Amino acid sequence: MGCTPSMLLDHKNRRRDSTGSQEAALAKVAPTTLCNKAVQAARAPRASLESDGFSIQLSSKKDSYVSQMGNNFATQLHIKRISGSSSGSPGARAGRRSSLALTPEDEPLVDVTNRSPPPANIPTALIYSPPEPLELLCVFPERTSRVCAAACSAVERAGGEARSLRCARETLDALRRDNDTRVPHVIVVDARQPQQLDALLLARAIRGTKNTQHVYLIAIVKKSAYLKDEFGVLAYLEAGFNRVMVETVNTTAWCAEVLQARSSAACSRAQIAATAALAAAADRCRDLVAITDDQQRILLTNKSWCRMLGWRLEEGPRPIHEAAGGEALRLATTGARDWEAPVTLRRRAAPDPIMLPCRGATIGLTKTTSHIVFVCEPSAGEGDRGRGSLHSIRRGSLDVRSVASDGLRRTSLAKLQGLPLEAPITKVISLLSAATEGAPPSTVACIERAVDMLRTSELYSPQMRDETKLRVEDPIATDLIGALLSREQVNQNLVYMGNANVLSSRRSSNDSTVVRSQTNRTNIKHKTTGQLRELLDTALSWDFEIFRLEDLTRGRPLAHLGLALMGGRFDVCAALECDERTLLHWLTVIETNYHAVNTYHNSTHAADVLQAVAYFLEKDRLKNLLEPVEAAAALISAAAHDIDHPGTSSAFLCNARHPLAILYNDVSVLESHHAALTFKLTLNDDRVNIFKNLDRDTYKTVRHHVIDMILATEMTKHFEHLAKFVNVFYAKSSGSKEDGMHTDEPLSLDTTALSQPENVLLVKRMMIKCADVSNASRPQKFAMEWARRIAEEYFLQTDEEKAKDLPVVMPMFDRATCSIPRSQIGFIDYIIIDMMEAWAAFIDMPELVNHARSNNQHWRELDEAGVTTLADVKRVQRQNAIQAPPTTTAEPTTEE
Ligand SMILES: Nc1ncnc2c1ncn2[C@@H]1O[C@@H]2COP(=O)(O)O[C@H]2[C@H]1O
Repeated sequence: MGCTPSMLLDHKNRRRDSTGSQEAALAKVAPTTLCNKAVQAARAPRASLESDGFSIQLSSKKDSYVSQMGNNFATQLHIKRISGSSSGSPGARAGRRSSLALTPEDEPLVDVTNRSPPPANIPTALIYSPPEPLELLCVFPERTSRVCAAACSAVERAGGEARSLRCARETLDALRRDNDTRVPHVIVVDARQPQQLDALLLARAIRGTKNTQHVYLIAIVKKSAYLKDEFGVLAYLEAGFNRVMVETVNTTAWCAEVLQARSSAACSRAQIAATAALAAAADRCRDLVAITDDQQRILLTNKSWCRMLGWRLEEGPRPIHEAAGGEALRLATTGARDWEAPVTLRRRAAPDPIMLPCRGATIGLTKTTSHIVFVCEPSAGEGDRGRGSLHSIRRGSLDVRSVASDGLRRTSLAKLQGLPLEAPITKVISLLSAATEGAPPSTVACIERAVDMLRTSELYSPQMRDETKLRVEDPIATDLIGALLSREQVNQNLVYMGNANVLSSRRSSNDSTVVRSQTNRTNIKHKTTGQLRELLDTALSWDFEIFRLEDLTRGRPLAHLGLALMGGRFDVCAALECDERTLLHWLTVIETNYHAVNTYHNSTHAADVLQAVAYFLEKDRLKNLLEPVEAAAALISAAAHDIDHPGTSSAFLCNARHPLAILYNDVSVLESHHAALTFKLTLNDDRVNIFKNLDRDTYKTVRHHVIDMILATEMTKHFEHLAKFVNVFYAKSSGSKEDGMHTDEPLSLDTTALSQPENVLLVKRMMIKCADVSNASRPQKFAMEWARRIAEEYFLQTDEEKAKDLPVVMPMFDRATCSIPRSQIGFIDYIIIDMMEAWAAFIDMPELVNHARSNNQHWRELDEAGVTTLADVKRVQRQNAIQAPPTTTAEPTTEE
């Protein structure tokens, strides 16, 4: 045959060692079966094998082979020519140099510094092995073995330490016991008497012990056994030995041997440490890193890769084309050493691939490629999933592709790191991401899902729960809830209506410049009849007769109730340092700017909301929480929160291209208008300016609170406000489901967060929100009348949309077909119950939920009884009124 077979054992199955370390994942392992096949195949001059995911290539061209093998360890093995005629070969020289059958021919004979030249693929700077005294462990069953004595004496001459043990058990015990402190450099095992010591078994056991990858393992065999089979060494190598040595008692030979062994062990130890350091660096970098073999099977990926593409760290080798494509892959196969090209990556959780810039390199110790490295850079809007804070801002805010030089990009980005841009949410994301370190895959997946959710800008905008069911079962409820919660109702493809003011005369003008200034009415005398006075005396009860007030005041309930509550019970005048006259003027102007023509959004609704807020403010939780000026701001917000409401929704105004929608860019159109007009009317005229005596700071505070509360009544943000409130005050509820709100367990209230002002803001928002839709939590007769009124207003909007050929925002709300009971059931089920439960527990007002539930039940009964239209509801109301004791309508009680 003439030449030594050269073998490349190529491991296809990347494995992790018992400690899960990544350097072990890089190691190539040749299992027994393959080794045996290798032995057989090696007898042929050239062969190639594939089995069990391993490939073995045998070639007759090379003198030595470099292999990575063993039980989860990586080391280099240099073998002298086993047979052959080339006397000039390095192996032949080594053969002459000592009596040892095998000599590590490439290694210096004396290397007392513990340093070996690193392989080309590991940077020299990383290879560091501190000088250590050589440690040898001999395992010889015979106590008086001369071979053992020679080895020990050689080590002592080299300034090292030698120990000897007699059996496998003692050896393994010692290794386990001394694992972190005294793992020897070299272990010599007597393999001459298999009946006394099974050397192969012991070698495997040693390799299965932690931290023994770098130990240099020598098997001592008899010369006769050694010469019997030219491939006999392979069984030892496969078991984990690095070296097979014929027995010798020559101390000099042993001295050379142990020094070389120590050098090799130190080199391998340093290389493993360096590889571990490089793997750790790859893991911590934000670029996506993948390393393949020359067949482009991915052997190693870093955490960024796994996070972004949805891979698991411990995944076995997979063809890279399963995850990647594009120019980068094409270049990887052309043999180029370095390249830069785009790569297309497929994410497991997302249908669309992403394209990233990729830098690649091929690595090879010899001319052949051993590894291909892909480094993909997450660009704008992608990646950095493991990091929060500035890292995500950095990636998200810059298009890295537009910056030509990598150096320039990194420098300019580095400046960003200094900016104080960290928001609480980014801190939370950072913390969560940090918690994935070393966490089990299921936890990592869970945390990553949470982080993905946190990264969206719509943090508090849950999708409608059980929406499909709702759609199927009740299109009316779907229509209503969809219209209330959705910001997507605007049809941008509308034909321009010509006249910007498309509102009907019913709604008059809503142009913000048109203000119904009623300051000429400022000398209103507020006289109350006995009935009105009596009624106002009950203004702080939950079954306050709001409609009676509407009647008694001839449609001007807000000024009367406002004066009674704001001027009386809550002494807003004292809080704002204004006189009662100014307050009365203010109330009058505000009330006048409500549209009496609206069936629902008129000043009676404002008075109703004011009454609810006043009622809530009387509850202990709020009484003790809010300053007088804050309570005043809450009452002001309630009174003014729907001022100048046109009786149609924001979506309608957007569709109609109304000036208010243009002014507010289709965003929070009505609420912005309500807040802005409130201040415009108030500040415009000193006689109504209830803020005129406030100092600058207090005014700013009150203004901030009023605007914030009015804006909070926007229903598209309903779940956002609710979720924030629940998360802050019910965060510890054990039964909370994913949305943080629905739980089968009772909510457990935790009000410790009230010490923070921003959380008090959540309370105020919740208060006005609940007041705004409290009609569904009022006693039945009130709830029914409000439901009739809002339905009528919805129907009018639909009529108008149809008449003006506008998109119909709530098509089901057609007076001819709509079921009012079913709309109420949907409204209570999907909007009211959850919110009222949260609020009722907070202020200790269970009747809020009780009324809502009993109203819901009542609507269900009416639905079953066939009640549908407005006329049906009115009929039921009349019947109920007949059964109820009559109420007398009072004479008008205010005069101008
Ligand atoms: N009983 C009800 N039935 C249906 N919708 C209601 C009811 N009460 C209030 N709403 C809606 O809830 C919205 C709350 O904000 P608005 O007052 O702007 O407009 C209100 C109505 O559109």
